[in-house]
Amino acid sequence: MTLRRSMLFLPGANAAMLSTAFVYKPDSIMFDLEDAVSLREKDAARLLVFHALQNPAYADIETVVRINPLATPFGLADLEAVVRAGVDIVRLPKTDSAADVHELEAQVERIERECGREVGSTRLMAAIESASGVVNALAIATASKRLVGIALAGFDYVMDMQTERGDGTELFYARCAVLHAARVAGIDAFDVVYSDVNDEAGFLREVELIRKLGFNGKSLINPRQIELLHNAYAPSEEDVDHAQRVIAAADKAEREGLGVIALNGKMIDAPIVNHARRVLQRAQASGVRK
Ligand SMILES: CC(=O)SCCNC(=O)CCNC(=O)[C@H](O)C(C)(C)COP(=O)(O)OP(=O)(O)OC[C@H]1O[C@@H](n2cnc3c(N)ncnc32)[C@H](O)[C@@H]1OP(=O)(O)O
Ligand SMILES: O=C([O-])CC(=O)C(=O)O
Ligand SMILES: [Mg+2]
Repeated sequence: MTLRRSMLFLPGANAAMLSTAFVYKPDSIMFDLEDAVSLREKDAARLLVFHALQNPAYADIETVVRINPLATPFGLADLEAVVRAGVDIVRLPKTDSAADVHELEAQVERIERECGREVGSTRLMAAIESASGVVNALAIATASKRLVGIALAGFDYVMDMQTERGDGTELFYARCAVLHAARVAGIDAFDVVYSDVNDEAGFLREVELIRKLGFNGKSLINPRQIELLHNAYAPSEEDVDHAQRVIAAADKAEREGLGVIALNGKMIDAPIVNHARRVLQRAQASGVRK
C-alpha cells in the first residue's frame, strides 16, 4: 500500500528548505518551480531543484516537482531538467484538458529516450485549477497510464469561479468531481492547500471532511501540517478493534457455512468485511491514531 497522504510543497528557490525538508518525512515532497517562485528566480530555482533531486537524502522519499505550464517560457526547460535528474513524479499545474496531459506525456517520453531513462519510469500528476479542469476531470484522470493522481488546486480554482475560499461550500462540486474521476481511473485524489498554517483547528476540520469524502491526502505547505494530517488519517484503536472483531466473525460464519451474519446487532456482509480489511491494512501502514 503506497501511502500518499501528505505532499509537502516547498519553493524551489529556497536553498535552505531544499537542503533540510527530508527531515520532516512527508509521504511525498514537492519542489515548486511555478507560483511560489518569482519570475526573476525561475532559472536559479530550476538549477537548485535539479541538484536537490540527486541528493542522496531524498533517495528514500517520493519526489515530485511542480513545473511551470508548458505554454510558458519555463515549462519545457523545467521538464528537461527534472526528468534528467530522475524525479519520481512531475506535477502539471493548471491542467484544463486531456490534451495538456498528452502534450506533457509526449515530451516526457522524448526526454526519457534522450537521456537513457527507462521509458515510462517518470510518473505524472495533474493539478486541476479551473472550471474547465473540473468539467474535464474524468478525461484528464484517464489521459495517461503514467498518472498516479489528480489534485484539486483551490486557490486558482476559486478565482476562476469568481468566488473565494471559505468553509468548503465553494469547493463542494469540484471535490466530488475530482474524487469521482480519480476513482474511475484507479488513481489517487489530493485535496487543496490549507493556507493558514497557524490555524490548527481549521486545518483539522478540513482534513476530517476530505478524509470522510475519500481523498487519499492533501497538498501541504508547512511541516507542522504533516503530523496532524497523518494522525487524522490513521485509524483509531476502536476502529482497529472493531475491524478485528468483524473479520473474526466473518471467518467463523464462513467456517459454519453461514451467509449474512450480525455483530452486536449490526449486519456484516462483504463490503463491511472489505472495509474492515482496509482499516487493518491502513493501521499496519500508518500506525494507530494518537
Ligand atoms: C497556492 C499555491 O500555489 S501553494 C504552493 C506553493 N507554496 C509554497 O510552496 C509555500 C511553502 N511554505 C512556505 O514557504 C512556508 O511554510 C510559509 C511561508 C507558508 C510559512 O513560513 P514560516 O512562517 O516561516 O513557517 P514556520 O515558522 O512554520 O517554519 C518553521 C521551519 O520550517 C521550515 N519550513 C516552513 N515551510 C516549509 C516547507 N514548506 N518545506 C520545508 N520546510 C519548511 C522553515 O524554513 C523553518 O525552518 P527553521 O526552523 O530551520 O528556520
Ligand atoms: O496546486 C495546489 O495545490 C496549490 C495551487 O496551485 C492552488 O491552489 O492554486
Ligand atoms: Mg495554483
